Amino acid sequence: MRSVKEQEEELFPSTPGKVKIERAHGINRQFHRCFASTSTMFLWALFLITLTASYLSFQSFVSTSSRFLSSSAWDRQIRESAAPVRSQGLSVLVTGAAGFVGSHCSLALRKRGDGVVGLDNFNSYYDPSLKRARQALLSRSSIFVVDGDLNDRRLLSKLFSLAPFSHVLHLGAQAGVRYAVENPSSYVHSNIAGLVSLLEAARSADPQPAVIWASSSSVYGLNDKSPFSESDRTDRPASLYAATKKAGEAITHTYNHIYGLSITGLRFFTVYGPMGRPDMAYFSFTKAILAGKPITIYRGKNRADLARDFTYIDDIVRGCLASLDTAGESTGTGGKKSGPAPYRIFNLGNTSPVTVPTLVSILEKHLRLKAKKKLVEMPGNGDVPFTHANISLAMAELGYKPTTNLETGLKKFVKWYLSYYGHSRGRKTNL
Ligand SMILES: O=C(O)[C@H]1O[C@H](OP(=O)(O)OP(=O)(O)OC[C@H]2O[C@@H](n3ccc(=O)[nH]c3=O)[C@H](O)[C@@H]2O)[C@H](O)[C@@H](O)[C@@H]1O
Repeated sequence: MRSVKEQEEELFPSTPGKVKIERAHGINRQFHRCFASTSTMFLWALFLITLTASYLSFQSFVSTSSRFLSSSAWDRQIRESAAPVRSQGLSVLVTGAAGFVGSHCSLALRKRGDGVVGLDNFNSYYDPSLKRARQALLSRSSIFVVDGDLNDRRLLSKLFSLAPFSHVLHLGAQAGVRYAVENPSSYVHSNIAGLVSLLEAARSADPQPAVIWASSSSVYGLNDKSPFSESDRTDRPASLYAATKKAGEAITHTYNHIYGLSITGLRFFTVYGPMGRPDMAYFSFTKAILAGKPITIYRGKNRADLARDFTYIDDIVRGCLASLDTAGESTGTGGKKSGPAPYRIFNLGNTSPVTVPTLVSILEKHLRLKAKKKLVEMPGNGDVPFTHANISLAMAELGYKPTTNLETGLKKFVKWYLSYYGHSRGRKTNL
């Protein structure tokens, strides 16, 4: 038999960076000791039941996880948010919806009339207030974001039982290449265990949704053939992050093979833009330049500049939506596939790598400030010297065509950054 602790773990799966909520039954026990007489006990029990019931119904309006699975108000929010408002519209479960790419894709889907339900664990890998701001933006477009973890299987099956999602856009993950040396288990938790948990829910759902998910350009690892094509080697990852994404490609293949899930893996190339991720170089450099603090620029062997195929968020959103629109159907029911389902992998990049020093000089120009640069040798913690996408496959099959270069994209980012954080161009901050 499972212990109480184990049962609780199932209900409250661990979420890196998240504080667990104090268990209510501990409080019950204290009350029990204090009020021993039967009639007082009865009255207290009644009081506690009423208190718990009002607490649960209040919480269901605020946020949720498995704790609130029985609330009808919560059920209604999921159903309404999942319902498309255009004919033939999609109904999409977006994981990582309060994240950078997730929030932009959710808004774009909603704008064209698709149903969207978000899922996000709001972990503290980077400032959760930015995630809450994105959630507020989604909420203004009537998109409900469930506050819960991918590893919460009860929650996932509840979501699929409430809404017949036609698609899952799985963007929830532990991101960041270099952070993997600091916190390896968070990558296993989200990118491996969380992915399997999601695929289990998807393959059991009726109807089975098509799954589109975020892989990464980092799977090319030590590949030095340029530009990177989908058929190139991906068996030499340079970071645990890359290894978990590569594992994800293998895991999704298994679910495609056994259960007939329609799978599309998207290898994103260093996505940037407004409302982006504060852990990424373009974002943290902007913050440091404004504060007059030094930035560290990594260099490769023989002092070679590092380069990335930086890709603007709007191009990525178009690639994601095109992937949803062209994904063939899953073929399984009741845990069995009735025929082969599509398994696709696409590079979504910009096709024009830019060096990190050039990125910095573009930022300096838009911020009208000079950066204090420290040039150091690339630490051996997961970086690769360059990335460069061959996007012919995505062009042919998705009609994908990136239109924003780094100069234009960073201009838009800087404009957003200054207005969001209330700074002025050309003036240093006190941060
Ligand atoms: O394309 C991808 O697959 C990956 O892109 C980014 O990873 P990365 O390209 O390393 O992006 P940044 O962390 O923004 O770094 C960009 C470049 O700046 C360099 N850098 C970073 C930080 C720093 O302090 N100094 C510095 O020179 C890095 O070495 C790298 O060459 C994302 O962080 C990953 O989540 C994503 O999967």
